Amino acid sequence: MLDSTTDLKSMLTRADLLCEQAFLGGAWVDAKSGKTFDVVNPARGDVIAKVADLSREEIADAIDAAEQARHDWASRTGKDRAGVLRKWFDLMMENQEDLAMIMTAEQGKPMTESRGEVAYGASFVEWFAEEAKRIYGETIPGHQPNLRLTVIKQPIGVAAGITPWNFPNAMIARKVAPALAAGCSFVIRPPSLTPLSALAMAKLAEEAGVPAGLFSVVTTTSSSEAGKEFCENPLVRKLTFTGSTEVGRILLKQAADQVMKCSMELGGNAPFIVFDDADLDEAVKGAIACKFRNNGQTCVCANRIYVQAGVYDAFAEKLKKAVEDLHVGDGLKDGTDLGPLIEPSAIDKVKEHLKDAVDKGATVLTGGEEHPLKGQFFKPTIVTGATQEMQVATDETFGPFAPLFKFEDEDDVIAMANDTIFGLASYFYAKDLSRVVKVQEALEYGIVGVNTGIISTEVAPFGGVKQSGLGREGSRHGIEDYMELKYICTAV
Ligand SMILES: NC(=O)C1=CN([C@@H]2O[C@H](COP(=O)(O)OP(=O)(O)OC[C@H]3O[C@@H](n4cnc5c(N)ncnc54)[C@H](OP(=O)(O)O)[C@@H]3O)[C@@H](O)[C@H]2O)C=CC1
Ligand SMILES: O=C(O)[C@H](O)CS(=O)(=O)O
Repeated sequence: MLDSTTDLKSMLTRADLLCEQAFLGGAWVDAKSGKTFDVVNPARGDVIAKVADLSREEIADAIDAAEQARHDWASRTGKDRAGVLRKWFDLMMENQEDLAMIMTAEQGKPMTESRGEVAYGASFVEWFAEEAKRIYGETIPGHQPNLRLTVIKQPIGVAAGITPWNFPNAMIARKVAPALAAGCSFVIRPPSLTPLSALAMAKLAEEAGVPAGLFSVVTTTSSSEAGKEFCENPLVRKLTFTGSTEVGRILLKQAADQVMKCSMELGGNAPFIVFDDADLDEAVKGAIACKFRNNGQTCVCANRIYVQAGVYDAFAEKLKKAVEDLHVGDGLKDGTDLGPLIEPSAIDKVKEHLKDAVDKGATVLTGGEEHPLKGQFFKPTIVTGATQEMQVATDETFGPFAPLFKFEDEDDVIAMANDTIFGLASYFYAKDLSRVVKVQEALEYGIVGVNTGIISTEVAPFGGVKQSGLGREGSRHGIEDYMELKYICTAV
């Protein structure tokens, strides 16, 4: 059981991975003001660490250090940079259990998911280590006989990132790894709710030989000040953010003054469609994985479940049975499927969507109330009779609430699925080949899962269309955002 910092430390094989100082310019530092902030275990409500609360000036110091460090790093060969990243990957995997325990203690997700996330985060480091050696340019046939045209790719410079609490490791790895592979330096501001995973990753990056100043972790409670410094400091040339669309808009406006390159991985409102020719057991498995991973606190998780009329009742019954088998509890305990929600306001949002749905005619099939464990635990919930007029049709719940919408016709469900400002992930289950091709092309989303509820992998481009964001992370495309093209026209 976890009671205090000392207890978490005593559970780790490497207690030094539980860091409370910030990692700034290659040094582990307290805030100059001496201020700290509490990191709270959401399953128990106890303080597990007191982390340095840096000021805007200290964030500027980290940016200066990143500017100093980047030139030498960029001049090294891709193979050399790849070697350092590969070592970082190896260290993350060697320390997977400790990193997972730190993550569960600060974020609440079950240990099985935390182990999975550490491996997922590390996979981006491994992938981009390999890509560091493959930053190819191109030659273009000249438009005059004496001209030779070439295009080279160069690192953009200092990159800065802001990440959310729902994936405390992978969201950072997915940004930092391509940046370092490209030859950039990086300053990350992790969320104040879950800074410990970021600091543990920095400890291992340092051991892997990432040069001083190249990668800093600036912990602070003032996310808006960090955002302003990242956008207003002329040394920063690239901003990457994962979080809500609302904050993404603020950052894009702030970044406009410096015409800074931005990547935004923002909110979703994923439709999950079950057609009448679907394998219902597979669809239920997919819905459980997709809706309840991380307790529904995932921007690619199913927010609206559309089921065709002919299979609606059968699907609802099977889903109910599967949901009632999910075990809610402390993520550090064996057998837990769903941990706590991240903070009290997250419970409020689930309750708000539930009340709105019931007020507008939905029926609770299972759950629908706080879990007997109280605190930030909520029973996984299904409602039937959901409609497009309900709040959940337009707004991401980010919690364990599964609304079932009934539909009759393929064109209608495509129209309903696309009727949103968001366009991150979408899913559907069907067997008929022409239906599969038609629907996958008609869904206005950056990602479509066909007969699967899990689409995340380092080898594929992750990102959204419409107000779900800009740019792609992972895959061979993920490194492009950290580089500039230079066209060279040589007369001979
Ligand atoms: N795409 C995704 O993966 C995510 C989507 N969301 C969506 O957003 C909703 C709200 O979640 P929430 O965590 O509040 O998301 P936010 O967008 O508010 O937070 C994400 C990150 O941005 C930081 N942040 C907040 N305000 C600013 C600002 N003005 N300038 C710079 N950084 C800022 C936060 O820091 P701090 O919290 O320390 O202030 C956090 O690190 C969720 O319910 C979900 O719908 C949320 C998280 C991830
Ligand atoms: O990689 C993932 O699965 C997601 O990025 C997690 S989230 O950003 O969709 O929440």
